[in-house]
Amino acid sequence: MHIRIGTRSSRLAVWQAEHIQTLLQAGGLTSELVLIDTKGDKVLDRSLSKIGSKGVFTQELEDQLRVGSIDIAVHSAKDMPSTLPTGLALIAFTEREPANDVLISRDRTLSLTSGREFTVGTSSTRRVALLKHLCPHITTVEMRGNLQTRLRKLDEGQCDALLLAYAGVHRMGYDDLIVEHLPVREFTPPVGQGSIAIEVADTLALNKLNSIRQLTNHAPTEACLLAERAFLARLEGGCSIPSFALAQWTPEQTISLTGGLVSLDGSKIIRDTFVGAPGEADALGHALAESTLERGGDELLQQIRQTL
Ligand SMILES: NCc1[nH]cc(CCC(=O)O)c1CC(=O)O
Repeated sequence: MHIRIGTRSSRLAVWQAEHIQTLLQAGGLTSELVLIDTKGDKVLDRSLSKIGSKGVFTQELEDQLRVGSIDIAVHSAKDMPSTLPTGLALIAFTEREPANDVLISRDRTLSLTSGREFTVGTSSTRRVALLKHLCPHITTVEMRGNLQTRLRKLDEGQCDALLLAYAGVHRMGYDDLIVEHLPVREFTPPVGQGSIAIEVADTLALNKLNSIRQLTNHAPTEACLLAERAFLARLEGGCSIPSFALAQWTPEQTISLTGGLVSLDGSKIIRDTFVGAPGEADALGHALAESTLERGGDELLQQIRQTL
């Protein structure tokens, strides 16, 4: 069986696609990479919230899935909208890396908790809002582009540090630039961070789908991501909304889902934790979303949508 794998052409995207290739190869499947550029890769002079978050990193890949020129598309799970266009589905989630964010800098003495003032480059509304909430002494600088571009901007002095997902930094081999790991309890990651998702069109042959899923899907991660994505779907939020959620397995084999919303100026944060059985991941995500909306999230979302 031969699988055509569609991927964006950034180094991180290619690393992730090659990781999927390795998993498929272990099961005797051959594969090839098809590199496809998306709007999110091409338009670098505007923030994601202004381009419109829906599908900016996925649309072109989905077009190829539909016409069958690729079998699967590989994405960072966190780049995937909570609801996919009709005819498309996520069929597998790889085992998650640690989901936390990290502070990256050439200056090893920097720390967000030290109270010292410095600038942090990020383009994520969640990271900006959480920094305002937790570290009001920090100034943020708008910073888009792939990991390599951001590191170059850091070295050019456009900011003192970057805030990035550990998973991406680790995959690119930049671990030695990590000066601080942020605790997920306070600096909760966005839905899906750290896992790689496989997307297919419903026209894909079932035997192919089953083989791919069997070789790449990690069941505990999948249950966690289903809970997180159900939360996001109920909030009708894409990655431009400063929402956050992380589901974790407990020693009792249940899922603990923590998440919520933060206002853009960081003045207000809503956060809650729900625990449930892995088979009830969907209901868990909905319960967290309902409680978030009831406790002021509804109003907060309206404010956020007006501002963005
Ligand atoms: N927004 C881009 C993006 N999409 C996925 C990752 C990291 C890898 C992952 O979360 O799996 C990153 C970079 C970052 O936010 O630091």
